[in-house]
Amino acid sequence: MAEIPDFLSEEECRVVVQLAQLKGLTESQAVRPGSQEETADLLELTPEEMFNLLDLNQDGQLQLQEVLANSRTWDGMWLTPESLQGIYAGLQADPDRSGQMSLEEFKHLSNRELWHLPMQPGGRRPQGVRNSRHTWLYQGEGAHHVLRALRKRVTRLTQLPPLLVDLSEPMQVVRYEQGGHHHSHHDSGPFHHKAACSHTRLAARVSSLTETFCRYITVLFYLNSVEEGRETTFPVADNRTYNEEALIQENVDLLDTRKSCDKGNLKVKPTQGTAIFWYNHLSDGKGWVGDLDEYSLHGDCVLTRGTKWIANNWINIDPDYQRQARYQKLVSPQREDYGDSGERNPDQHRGFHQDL
Ligand SMILES: O=C(O)CCC(=O)C(=O)O
Ligand SMILES: [Fe+2]
Repeated sequence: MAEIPDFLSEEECRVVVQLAQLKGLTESQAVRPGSQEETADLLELTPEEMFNLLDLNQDGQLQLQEVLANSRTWDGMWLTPESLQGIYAGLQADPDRSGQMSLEEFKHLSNRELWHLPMQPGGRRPQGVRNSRHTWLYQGEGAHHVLRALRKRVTRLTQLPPLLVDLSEPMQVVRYEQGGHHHSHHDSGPFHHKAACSHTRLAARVSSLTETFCRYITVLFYLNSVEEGRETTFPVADNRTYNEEALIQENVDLLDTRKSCDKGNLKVKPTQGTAIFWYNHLSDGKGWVGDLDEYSLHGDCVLTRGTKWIANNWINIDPDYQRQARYQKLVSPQREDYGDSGERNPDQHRGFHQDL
């Protein structure tokens, strides 16, 4: 992670906030009831297989934290040990109240019940993964000069070909009100050959069951300064090893930024005009984008007072080089100043990845 003070002037921060307000912000929470169930149907897993996948420590029992760990990949829902216990009670999923489920107990739950866990009677409606409002600001030709200037600055900062930056998502501007938070997450999805990247899916004609944002780099701008707390937290930055199980333990849930922000390894205090940037992926060793970097896990601590404004610029790159190339060929304007960056051999991209 790199921190760049004064990446934006005070005036530019004000303009971005005003443009976002002019456009209007919408609730960021995206709970889509039913979406998990769809995934379950498509995956065609037997209860045994599913149990086995959830049983991270392979002790033949599902502890609360194992179910919690898995639920963190569900769209927009956020379970806590307390809400999960309430749900178990409603479903009579854990008759002996041991806090864990055996395979037998697990098999008694139907797929539907399982994927609708958070909506079960007894469970209070879970809080969201994030509690904020956001909007998107286009930065291409014809956009406000401040937005265009920022895109150019991001290109210089990341040292990527301009075309890659220009074809990425628009700027996302986010406002957190008092009580707002964003639990720890990865901005990019784990990439595996069956998943498609949202940005290349159509152009590259990928038919795939799962789709993920492929966000190679995050550049995050702090648009205002906030008093103590409300940092961006990187809970496992610089850990020697990444241990998924250790993230959620009985008493500490490192992913829960409402409860465990003080335990994060690295915290960045929002200062107006500062930008931070980091890679969400590792290099594949051949100069192209590789696997998700688990250490890029981050979140936003709960805001106890005031308002926090940030903006994200994500640089989208498909880890599948051919798909990215096909996408660029189809959508890029034929312009001299872009050169041939879409058709180069991946080997020529050696050096994309800087050491931060
Ligand atoms: O607000 C923050 O500090 C982090 C925001 C974030 O991670 C995101 O919007 O993806
Ligand atoms: Fe994020």
